[in-house]
Amino acid sequence: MEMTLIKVHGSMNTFFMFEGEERNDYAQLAIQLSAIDKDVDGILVILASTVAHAKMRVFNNDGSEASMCGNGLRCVARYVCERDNVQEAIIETMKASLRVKKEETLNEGIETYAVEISPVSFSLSSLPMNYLDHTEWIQKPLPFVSEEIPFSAVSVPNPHLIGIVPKELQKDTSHQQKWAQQFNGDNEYFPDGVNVSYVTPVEQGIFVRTYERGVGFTNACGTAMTASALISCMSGLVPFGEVSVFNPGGLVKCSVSKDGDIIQLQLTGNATYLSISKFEWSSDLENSQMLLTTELQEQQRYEKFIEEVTLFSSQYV
Ligand SMILES: N[C@@H](CCC[C@H](N)C(=O)O)C(=O)O
Repeated sequence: MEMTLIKVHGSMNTFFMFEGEERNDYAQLAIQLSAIDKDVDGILVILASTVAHAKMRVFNNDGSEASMCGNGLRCVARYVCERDNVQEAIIETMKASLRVKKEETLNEGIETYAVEISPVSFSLSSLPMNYLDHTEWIQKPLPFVSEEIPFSAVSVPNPHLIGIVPKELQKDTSHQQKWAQQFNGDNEYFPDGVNVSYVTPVEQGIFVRTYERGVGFTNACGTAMTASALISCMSGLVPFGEVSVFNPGGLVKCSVSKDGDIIQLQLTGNATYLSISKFEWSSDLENSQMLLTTELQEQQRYEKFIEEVTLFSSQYV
């Protein structure tokens, strides 16, 4: 079957995106495409929806399907807004229909979109996370990991474990890698795995590095950055409102508000198109191939932006 794939990124979290129909073999396609192109972290499938402008499904590069993807949703938002010639849209995802909109550019020539991140839950059953008879885990060390790092567990709605760490543990990624690999293998605490982020305050906001479930270390994870901004506000690291979140792939802005139990989160950042390819998809990898790829010119402008913003985070990249 011949398909048109757009290679896209949000904060250098990179995907193949395409319009498709409901099928049950997209997991296999995600595995194939990440074997063909090692840069990609997964695939974004844009489907027709009966309740929204479109529906998004996201598959990690190991083939697992995730309930949400913040960086990916910005790229889908751009596709749908341009396709339907609208400035705002609703996109159905696995657990919620979310508002997305075109935003003022983060930097000259960078397509910028804002997406709602919801629903948010601190209930351990929503991740799921099993730890003795606890029902929530917010800003407390997990004794089996470290007595010093305060960790929080939150779903948005995909599962996140967030630790606020000193500079040393941000620079040397081996501690994060060890625990993230453990929690994403056969383990008693996270039966479905978990995205693990380490957060450190920087001059103008926070820096977040994420080990993603189903992928490994990525340049950025949009839901993780938004969840990290929430935890950073709740712990007093930064004020509520708009938080600048630096990551190895660039910078996003997360807006965070909390009124009692009512939490509102929005993620704003780039939605960059890298190339468009014709792809022949067959059920076996040997017969699947990229037929023709046309490179686009947007990445140069994104790289210029990164050069400027990473001044605040270069020590960790
Ligand atoms: N990169 C994404 C999240 C993708 C899914 C995640 N790995 C999971 O399995 O939950 C983002 O930008 O949010």
